[in-house]
Amino acid sequence: MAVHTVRSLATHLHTGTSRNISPSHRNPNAAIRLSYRSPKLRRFISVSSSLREGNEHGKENSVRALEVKNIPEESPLLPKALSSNQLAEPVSNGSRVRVAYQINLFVYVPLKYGVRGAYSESAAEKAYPNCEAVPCEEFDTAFEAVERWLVDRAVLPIENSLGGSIHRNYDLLLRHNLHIVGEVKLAVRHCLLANHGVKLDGLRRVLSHPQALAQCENTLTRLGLVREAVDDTAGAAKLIALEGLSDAAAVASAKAAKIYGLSVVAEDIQDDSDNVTRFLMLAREPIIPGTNKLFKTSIVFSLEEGPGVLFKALAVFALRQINLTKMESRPLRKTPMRASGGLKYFDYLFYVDFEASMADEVAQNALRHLEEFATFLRVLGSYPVDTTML
Ligand SMILES: O=C(O)C(=O)C[C@]1(C(=O)O)C=C[C@@H](O)C=C1
Repeated sequence: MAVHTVRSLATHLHTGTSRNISPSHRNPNAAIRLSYRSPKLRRFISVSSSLREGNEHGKENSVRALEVKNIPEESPLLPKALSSNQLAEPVSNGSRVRVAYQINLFVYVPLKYGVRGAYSESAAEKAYPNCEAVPCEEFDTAFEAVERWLVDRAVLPIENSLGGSIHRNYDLLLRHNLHIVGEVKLAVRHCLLANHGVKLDGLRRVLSHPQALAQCENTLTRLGLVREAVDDTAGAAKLIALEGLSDAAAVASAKAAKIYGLSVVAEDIQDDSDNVTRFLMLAREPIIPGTNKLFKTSIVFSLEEGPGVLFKALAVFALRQINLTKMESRPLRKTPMRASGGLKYFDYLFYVDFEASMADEVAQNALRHLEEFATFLRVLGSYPVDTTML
């Protein structure tokens, strides 16, 4: 299978070997679900100004009273999405880095429109300024797009300071063989977006990504709004505009308000002003870890069952004064339960981030020590810490 061809070529950092994948290994025929937009069909949907006025005066619900405008081929509003005829072309041709980010598309929104204005898109642009951000339908698709040489990098959310971990991406890090080559932190400032003329007290429902809804829990409860989970924040904004809803708002960015022609009815509605999402930058090849700046290393391991095993595992870092910045446990899916002494135990994978570069001897010693009793160990990447103050 094509996926395996690429996977088997990818190398693990901890083996110390790193090979380049030559263009001949690229898989041009890969069938991959990516948003496709035919240039001839490029259109942008926006709410017409007459519709806005209609709403302001409390007139009819304006469902579907939308204007479809043709916009120029090279409009900055539209990123060039991956198209089927590009599957055969090499993507790294010395031009801009192409970065995949995940955006789920509503099934009834034609794929050709794509969804812009999501936080993940901003993160991709922060990580790789000037990059061409390529929307992907699912997190898996973004991983596959990199593996199959359709894009150069993926930028995916891994944790949020209020909502916690994005578990799906932890699982995918293990299932795929990409390497973490960087991290980027994005200050997430949510707004409540509604169609023009809609007032706060006229709202009954709120639509957004579950993470975004969770980050605004207090405000939404205070406003007494019924939460409806959708696939992403920008998609929620687009739906509100497309359907001309007058009883619903979206939790999304100010950027999404501009793109979809919505008004901002409330700003900074997250439960804490310090709302930060951490994104990982993923690539086919690892970067060579350095010691010239602050580095972080991400690993995943599993252990035997028994008293104190996790304590022992974490001691390999504590003994060497290595600071841990994050820990996450996920079920070991292949063998989720293990029987021992008449009892059944859950099996886990432990994901740990620690502040040291794999180029540091102390980090190498810690992992050698951990390898002595871990049943499985993989280095997911050693990369520079994002030290930007948000
Ligand atoms: O829906 C979006 O805009 C996204 O980019 C997704 C996502 C997430 O998956 O956590 C990214 C950042 C925010 O924390 C909220 C949502």
